[in-house]
This record gives sequence, C-alpha cells and structure tokens, in this order.
Amino acid sequence: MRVGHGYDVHRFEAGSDVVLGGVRIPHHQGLAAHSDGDVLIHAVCDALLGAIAAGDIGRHFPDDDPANENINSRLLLRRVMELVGQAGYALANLDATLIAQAPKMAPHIDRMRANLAADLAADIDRVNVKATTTEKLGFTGRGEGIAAHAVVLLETTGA
Ligand SMILES: Nc1ccn([C@@H]2O[C@H](COP(=O)(O)O)[C@@H](O)[C@H]2O)c(=O)n1
Ligand SMILES: C[C@@]1(CO)OP(=O)(O)OP(=O)(O)OC[C@H]1O
Repeated sequence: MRVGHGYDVHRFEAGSDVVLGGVRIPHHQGLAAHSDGDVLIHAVCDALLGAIAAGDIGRHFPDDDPANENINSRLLLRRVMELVGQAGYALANLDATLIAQAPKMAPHIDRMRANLAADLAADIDRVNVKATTTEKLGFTGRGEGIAAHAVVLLETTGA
C-alpha cells in the first residue's frame, strides 16, 4: 500500500467559468494557469505522484512547455495514472477537498467524481470530492483563488 497527498492553488483572473474535476462551472471569474487551471485534478496528480515517489506535476509537465499550454488536465491525470500502473499500483481510494468561497460546488460534485473515477480507472465509490468555504477568511475566503487538497491510497496490482 502507498499513500500520497497533493495540494494546489490557482488564483482567480478575469473569465466566465472555472474547470474543476473536468467539469466547467459558470463563474464570474476564471482561474489563472498555464493549463486549464483544474486545481482539483492538479492536487490529485500530485497525490498520485507522491504515492509512487515520482516527484510532482511540474516535474512531469513543466509550465514552460508549450505542449502543456491550455491543456485539459484530465489528459495529465491519465498520463499520471499510466505511471501509477507501471509502478504496479491501482487506486484504492481518493478523498479530495476543494476550498473555495465560491462557486457553489455541491451541484457539480457527482460529475467531478465520475470524471475522476473514469480517469483513475476506479469505481466511483472509491472517489470522494467535497468542498468547504473558509467562512470568508484568508485568500480563499476573500475570493482570490481556489485551493484543493487530495489524499490517495494505492494498492498493489500484483502486475
Ligand atoms: N464552494 C463551496 C463550499 C461549500 N460547499 C458546500 O457547503 C457546505 C458548507 O460549507 P462550509 O464552508 O460552511 O462548511 C459544504 O459542506 C459543502 O457541501 C459547496 O458546495 N461549495
Ligand atoms: C499543469 C501545469 C502545466 O501546464 O501548469 P499550471 O496550469 O500552471 O498548473 P500548476 O498547478 O502550477 O502545475 C503544474 C504545471 O506544470
């Protein structure tokens, strides 16, 4: 068994939606990023890479590589899962937390879980996503950006 933790933050910029867990959510701002800014998927990638002692997302997908510009982060997640499989592991479970004053995540959580489960080659009941505000405290509370934490447990495949 292996455990991994990931954390990521992206700041808001001018825009009309955010992409989280592969779900495009209308919002009065977007997230600044080299990629599509999917802070949830970036935290999940870092948790997976941490669990197999393979560094972090920036090492595998540099933010000065034009190939990663505006990239759909689900593609990055699938590539990270290939590394997890090659290392001999599969997902046991994922638990992730989005920290944002807004937008309201609840209506979108199940679609995020479905996207993540598909990319992680796991049953949806092994994937949990939740959200919290910080009661208007701190940078997330002031609406300056969104943060995400992810914890994964991996089990050996026997491959
Ligand atoms: N961006 C968010 C933040 C929270 N939620 C949901 O609201 C519940 C209450 O949030 P608190 O910060 O007051 O604990 C939380 O448990 C989430 O279900 C949300 O949907 N989107
Ligand atoms: C995903 C990458 C690559 O496009 O860029 P960003 O979207 O800026 O995201 P970040 O969380 O800073 O991490 C890693 C990057 O290399």
